[in-house]
Amino acid sequence: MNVQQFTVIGAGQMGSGIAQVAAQAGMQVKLHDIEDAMVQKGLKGIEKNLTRQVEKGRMKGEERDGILQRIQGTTQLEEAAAKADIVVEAVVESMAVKTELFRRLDEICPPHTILASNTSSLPITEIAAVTKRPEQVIGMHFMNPVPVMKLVEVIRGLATKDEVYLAVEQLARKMEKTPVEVNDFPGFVSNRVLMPMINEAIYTVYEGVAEPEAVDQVMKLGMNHPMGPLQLADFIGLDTCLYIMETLYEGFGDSKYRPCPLLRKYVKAGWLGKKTGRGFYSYEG
Ligand SMILES: CC(=O)CC(=O)SCCNC(=O)CCNC(=O)[C@H](O)C(C)(C)COP(=O)(O)OP(=O)(O)OC[C@H]1O[C@@H](n2cnc3c(N)ncnc32)[C@H](O)[C@@H]1OP(=O)(O)O
Ligand SMILES: NC(=O)C1=CN([C@@H]2O[C@H](COP(=O)(O)OP(=O)(O)OC[C@H]3O[C@@H](n4cnc5c(N)ncnc54)[C@H](OP(=O)(O)O)[C@@H]3O)[C@@H](O)[C@H]2O)C=CC1
Repeated sequence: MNVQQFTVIGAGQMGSGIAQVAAQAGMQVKLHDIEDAMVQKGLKGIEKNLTRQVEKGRMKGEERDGILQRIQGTTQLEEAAAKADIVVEAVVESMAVKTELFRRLDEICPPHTILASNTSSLPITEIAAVTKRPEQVIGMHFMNPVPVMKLVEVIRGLATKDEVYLAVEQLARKMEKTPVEVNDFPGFVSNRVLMPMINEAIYTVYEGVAEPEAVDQVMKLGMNHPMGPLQLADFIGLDTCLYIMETLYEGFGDSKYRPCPLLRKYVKAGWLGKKTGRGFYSYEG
């Protein structure tokens, strides 16, 4: 597939990272969010990342400027999607929000457009079912931080056509990522394995087994994880962690996936981790 225009919906931490790597791969990118403030924040984050590369002597200033020129921010969904060859959705991890968005994208986009979701855990088949093109809907799950992490989990829905899978696999390689194929089950592979570990780490704090710093030190020094599970939870976003645990809990109907009450409490308090300045750690100031 020759992608001329790559559209990203949602300019949060994942959407902005996906827009950056798509533009670095030479594609024209539209970055959409409902709030202009979020679009501007996303664009600023991309500029900061690229400027760091220039300062480190890994990229020329003109190259950075070229990448930035290829990314256009917008709050108009029609403008973002009307000429897209592929749309990658990276909005909040909510089935209701994603299905409403896919319904609209299906109406706006040309017939050839592939509709991909960066969902962490939600069933691709269910998202695809609200469109008239379920064979062109697929999961393209990037990891955070997108410019650094090599993996893209590629998830086939029940109806996804082979040629769509192959096009997305090729696109991931063009973006200098390594695609890994998985089937459509709650949490796929990445979050079915990662998130119960994070949830269990939260239980150890909830039950008073250890302080967050101690839990993280155990996993960093003892298991060589680059970040401890609580630092990682703050980095991912505690709202996203809770949504993923709920998807696993509901999807498998197994009590081993019940979200820790402390995780619920923090999310209710608005302590969503790094993005709101407070989670298991404080990021203010
Ligand atoms: C929830 C889901 O659905 C799926 C997920 O994504 S789960 C989360 C998956 N991600 C992880 O597990 C990340 C675990 N953490 C790590 O790998 C590392 O801590 C890290 C790569 C984030 C940072 O690495 P570090 O060595 O601790 O810090 P640091 O030296 O500052 O950064 C290493 C490099 O990453 C870059 N980097 C760090 N954070 C970045 C960000 N947010 N955006 C862009 N680049 C970033 C730095 O610029 C640096 O680049 P260079 O080596 O080229 O200079
Ligand atoms: N965080 C992570 O580590 C990872 C997350 N993911 C997945 O990526 C997706 C996004 O996560 P993340 O980037 O962390 O979340 P963020 O909260 O950082 O960003 C989500 C963005 O989407 C915007 N948004 C919400 N609804 C809409 C809509 N209908 N149309 C356009 N924009 C909308 C939000 O705006 P506003 O704030 O105004 O609501 C916000 O700017 C989720 O599905 C998540 O599960 C996947 C891999 C890793």
